[in-house]
Amino acid sequence: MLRASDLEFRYRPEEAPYRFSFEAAAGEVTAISGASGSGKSTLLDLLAGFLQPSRGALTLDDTNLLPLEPEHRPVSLLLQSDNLFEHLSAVGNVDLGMPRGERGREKVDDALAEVGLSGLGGRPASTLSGGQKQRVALARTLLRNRPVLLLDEPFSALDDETRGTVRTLVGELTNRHSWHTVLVSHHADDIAALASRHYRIIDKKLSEAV
Ligand SMILES: Nc1ncnc2c1ncn2[C@@H]1O[C@H](COP(=O)(O)OP(=O)(O)OP(=O)(O)O)[C@@H](O)[C@H]1O
Repeated sequence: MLRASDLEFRYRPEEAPYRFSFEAAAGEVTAISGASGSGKSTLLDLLAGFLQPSRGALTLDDTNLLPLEPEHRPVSLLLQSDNLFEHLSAVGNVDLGMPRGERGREKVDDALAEVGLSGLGGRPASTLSGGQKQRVALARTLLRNRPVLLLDEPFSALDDETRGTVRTLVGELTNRHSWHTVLVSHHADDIAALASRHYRIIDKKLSEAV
């Protein structure tokens, strides 16, 4: 279980703090929604370690995540777009996900096959469609093997059909690899299709939506 307990943060001393508490289970997608400016990116930045809370707790099972630098957190982040190095091939982008000693073409090809991109590994990322790029980023996440996946509006740049297939893939990978997937989305249909739990940010706190 990924668990935040009263994770407190403020950008300026004079403002009221965010105080985030929530749970995200393994193998499930947990959705976070909220109005523009309500603090969704702030929450993801706290989970990823780009921001440090002034108090509270953040644990993954028995591990305290707060002392860990972003690169040492068991966390991958997938944004709306710009997740890849455009000049590198799909294989090159996926390969970057693995620690140096463990790199290998066979693992990369397996990961690309799992996201439905067999045969496209040699293509420069700049020549791939939006949906294909998100699949490459998911293949890289597979090889990083980090159990927390943070998704910030990952389907927003995709057309409706592609959106559906990439969304289904995220659900399948989360389930198969027991990821704790945290999905920030404005879209009720994405949340309804994927999420087991849904929190809304209201007044700087998370409330579970029913
Ligand atoms: N570095 C910063 N310094 C000061 N205030 C900030 C900083 N980053 C964000 N904020 C403010 O904190 C609030 C929450 O911002 P955040 O980006 O987390 O919202 P959001 O819900 O992700 O918004 P959106 O849906 O528009 O992306 C906003 O009022 C924003 O202006």
